[in-house]
Amino acid sequence: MDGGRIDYREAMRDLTDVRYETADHTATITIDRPERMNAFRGKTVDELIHAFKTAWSDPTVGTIILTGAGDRAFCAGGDVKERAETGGYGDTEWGTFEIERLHRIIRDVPKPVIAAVNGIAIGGGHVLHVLADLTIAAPHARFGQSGPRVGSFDAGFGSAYLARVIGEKRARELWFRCRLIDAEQALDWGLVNEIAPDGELAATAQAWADDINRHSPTALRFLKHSFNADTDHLSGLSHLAFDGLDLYSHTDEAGEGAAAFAEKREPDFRRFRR
Ligand SMILES: CC(C)(COP(=O)(O)OP(=O)(O)OC[C@H]1O[C@@H](n2cnc3c(N)ncnc32)[C@H](O)[C@@H]1OP(=O)(O)O)[C@@H](O)C(=O)NCCC(=O)NCCSC(=O)CCC(=O)c1ccccc1C(=O)O
Repeated sequence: MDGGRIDYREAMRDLTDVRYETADHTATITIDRPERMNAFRGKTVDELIHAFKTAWSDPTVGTIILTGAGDRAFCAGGDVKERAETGGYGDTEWGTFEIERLHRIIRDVPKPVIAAVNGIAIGGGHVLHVLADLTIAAPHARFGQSGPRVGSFDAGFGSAYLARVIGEKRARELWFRCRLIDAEQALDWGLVNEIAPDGELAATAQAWADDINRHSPTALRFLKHSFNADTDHLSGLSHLAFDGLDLYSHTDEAGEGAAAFAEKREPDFRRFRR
């Protein structure tokens, strides 16, 4: 049996890193840190979780759009500068960095999630769009993983599920080479569903949401969870991967990646080769 409801409206009023808006039966969640290319810190992740949970429990919302502020970046992943300065992702509501919980909520929320990729989607930011049910890209959007360059990895959904979406060779290419691909190539690889006309990303994402919102929410809920069921075993792999990442993030090797980015130089990983 469901319990009572905690009122999150207070928390939703105090958002600093994320914007939450509803219109036309669609919740739009915008990562709002353009000065850091919408990179997320711990607080950003907390706020994204609140926003997704709010959309989940709002019966007037049928579809959720996730996007980034401005037109340079959708999300540049974890805040590497914060990590270089403090060794972590800053203060959080529960004292823990809840990125794995965010990944789960994007998959579990029983409403379609559309990533509207308005610029660069890289690192943990790229993983967010991969986990979304659908991706619409701006023509100038670019996509890729950067973990091995900056001392990070997502060896769970970010690699295994990515391989399911675009194929093993292409997923390995994105992770091993750490080079960005453009929107046309992403479309060709099946990494995005459509490239919106220039300047029409939000309208195109909303048009897709309007299509979805005309349909049976229960049918959509079953379909989403049915699509997920086949890859849900990757949750176990993700737990292991995040345990490993937690250990790795405290090593000199990971520190070299973050420090090199913050100092605007090439990382030198040679001394860590075994
Ligand atoms: C995004 C770039 C390719 C853009 O390049 P460019 O257009 O040349 O602009 P820049 O001048 O480089 O950047 C402009 C401005 O933004 C700042 N910035 C960019 N990205 C970040 C960032 N990630 N963190 C903080 N700040 C950022 C940049 O420093 C500039 O600021 P100035 O003050 O003007 O100098 C390029 O910027 C780039 O490659 N960025 C780094 C991308 C990256 O490597 N992201 C992190 C990947 S690792 C990650 O995301 C792991 C985090 C994570 O998700 C996680 C953590 C813990 C457990 C699990 C996970 C998990 O993976 O899920």
